[in-house]
Amino acid sequence: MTMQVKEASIFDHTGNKIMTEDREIAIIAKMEDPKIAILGNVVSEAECEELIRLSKDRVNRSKIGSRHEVSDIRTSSSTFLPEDDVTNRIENRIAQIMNVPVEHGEGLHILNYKQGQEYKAHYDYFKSKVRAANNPRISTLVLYLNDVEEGGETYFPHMNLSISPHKGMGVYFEYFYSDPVINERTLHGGSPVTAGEKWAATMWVRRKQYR
Ligand SMILES: O=C(O)CCC(=O)C(=O)O
Ligand SMILES: [Fe+2]
Repeated sequence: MTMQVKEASIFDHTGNKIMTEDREIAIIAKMEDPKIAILGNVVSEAECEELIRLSKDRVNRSKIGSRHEVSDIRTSSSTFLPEDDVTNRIENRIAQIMNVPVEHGEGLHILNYKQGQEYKAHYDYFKSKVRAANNPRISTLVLYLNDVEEGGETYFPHMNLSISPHKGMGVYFEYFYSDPVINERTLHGGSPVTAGEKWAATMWVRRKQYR
């Protein structure tokens, strides 16, 4: 089936899989304008467990915005992971999935939501004209590192879309369209975890080299 597309997107994969150097990723579902793709088999169970293990002692209460304030908008804990064999391997794979050089990525950002914690609806792109003009964010990949007992869906209120977290799966979306209306449709959040906890990893990608 060919889809009607208003603007070309960064994620240009066709068919039902993405062959990266070390892993075959499943394209489970996708939509256009904005491109949102649900991906399976992005990371192995062992990789999920390793990322959680590496993060356990590092996570701190998440901050938001350029002033890095603690806020009710994001009640989870989080950390950026340093470079090592596992994170390098996963970041290289993610770069092939997102179709942008690995140096454009901000690095793996690990999120931990305990019961009742959430990330209210937000945009990943910068509102500040200065930051956006310098080197804007263009796309996001959220990976789920565990199976959440209940809640913790990633939701897109303008699209009436909600994705349940499943270990090893991910959701990709982008917001570098010339039509701002399409970008605004990427408003999204992580709904409250109602039972158990949620571990996720986010990769935010920039227009230009970042690292
Ligand atoms: O936890 C989620 O499902 C969403 C995370 C998110 O929106 C982000 O890290 O920017
Ligand atoms: Fe986000």
